[in-house]
Amino acid sequence: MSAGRTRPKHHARPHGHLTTWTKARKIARDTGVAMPARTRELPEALGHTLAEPLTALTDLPAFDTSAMDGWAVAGPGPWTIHESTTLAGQEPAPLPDGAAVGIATGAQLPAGASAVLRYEHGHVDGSTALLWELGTASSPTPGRDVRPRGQECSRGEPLLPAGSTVTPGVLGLAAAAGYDHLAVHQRPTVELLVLGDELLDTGLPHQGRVRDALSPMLEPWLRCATEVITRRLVSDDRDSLLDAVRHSPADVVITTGSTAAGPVDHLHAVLAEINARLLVDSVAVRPGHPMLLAELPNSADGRARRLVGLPGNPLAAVAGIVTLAMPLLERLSGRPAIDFHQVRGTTELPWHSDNTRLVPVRLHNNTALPLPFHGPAMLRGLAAADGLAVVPPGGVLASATAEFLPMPRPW
Ligand SMILES: Nc1nc2c(c(=O)[nH]1)N[C@H]1C(S)=C(S)[C@@H](COP(=O)(O)OP(=O)(O)OC[C@H]3O[C@@H](n4cnc5c(N)ncnc54)[C@H](O)[C@@H]3O)O[C@H]1N2
Ligand code: MOO
Repeated sequence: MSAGRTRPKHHARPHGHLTTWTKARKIARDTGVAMPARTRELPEALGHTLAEPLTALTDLPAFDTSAMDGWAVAGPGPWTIHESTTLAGQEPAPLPDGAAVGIATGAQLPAGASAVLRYEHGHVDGSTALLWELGTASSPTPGRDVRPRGQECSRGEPLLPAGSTVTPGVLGLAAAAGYDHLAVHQRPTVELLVLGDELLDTGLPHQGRVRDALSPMLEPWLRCATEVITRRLVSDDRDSLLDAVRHSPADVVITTGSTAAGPVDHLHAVLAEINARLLVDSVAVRPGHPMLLAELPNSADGRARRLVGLPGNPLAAVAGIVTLAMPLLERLSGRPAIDFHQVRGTTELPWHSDNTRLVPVRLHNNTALPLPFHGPAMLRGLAAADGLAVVPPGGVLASATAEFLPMPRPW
């Protein structure tokens, strides 16, 4: 709604049928299929989802490798010392029985070497130029301080299943295992339409106008599961919204505000006018119950398009992100559904008699501390939170657990 409104009358709109929170998430996830796979260079694959299992292209290590700085030794000691030192990145000459050669951590073990003697465990007798092991008469057992070829994996071995998110760790493993490119699912394009003539992009609230708190928060979250994200401020008139929704090229349009029945809440009327199909129209969740999900008519080039309508109250919009937007975006980008883990409240978690409550909580030792300032228009609790506790209708007993929903993260 905007400040200085001239239209006094609210148009009455009966609420749609309330969908339960669990069902709403399922509908959002089930409304799409994973987008096709594309090959991307390693850095560009970050945050995407593997479209194929990651299979080792090589043994790891690819050759027997020294795990320590010291000498590669062949057979029992003492050993005659060879002049040279084998460094990482060099192909070493074979080592005859009874000989030792200096070796660096990570260097390929010479053929014939049976173990590595660490520098601190060896002593070179200056008069005989023989290498002895310090403190014990016995020689290092074969294989000591050697990383044998294939210790971590053999060529062809599956390392990660399809559907894994490409994290920095996955990029490192893929590079070690010989990959230059990865096959990952394409991610959907998103357009964020921010509605409300009362919104300011900078400065202090004044004369009934407030700062846009949603764009700075939603854009980074949406980027976690999307390819391109554009943002537009749309003024509170029906035709502007109609035009923006009708012509958006994005796979997923996300609107903020205008979900309720206020004088300038045109979203339902616009969706009806373009023959959108409402899949979810209000959810039994607090905050955020006016959230909605719709299938839009296909784009001009035949692509399916969806719209998620987030309520304008900021914490209610966050509820819409975790309930409808993320399950849809995760499905389209090929990510598996997130696994909830259970947390116990340190005190009674706030609850609602008929609706699921989403409560900002901070976690400590797997217990959830509900944070104050969790009203629908407030962000103070959320900003200090690790995520949201999902409190079912009627609440949970003090001794029982509730599901914990982490906030979206890039990987
Ligand atoms: N008669 C009724 N009124 C309302 C109901 C209802 O059931 N009956 N539901 C309430 C609930 S719950 C919510 S949530 C809001 C949803 O409202 P809208 O989605 O139509 O959003 P607006 O009216 O445009 O704005 C609501 C509120 O949020 C502020 N807002 C909007 N966008 C932003 C933004 N980007 N950054 C910061 N704040 C934003 C806006 O200024 C309003 O204060 O409706 C209730 N009313
Ligand atoms: O969705 Mo509303 O109050 O529950 O902000």
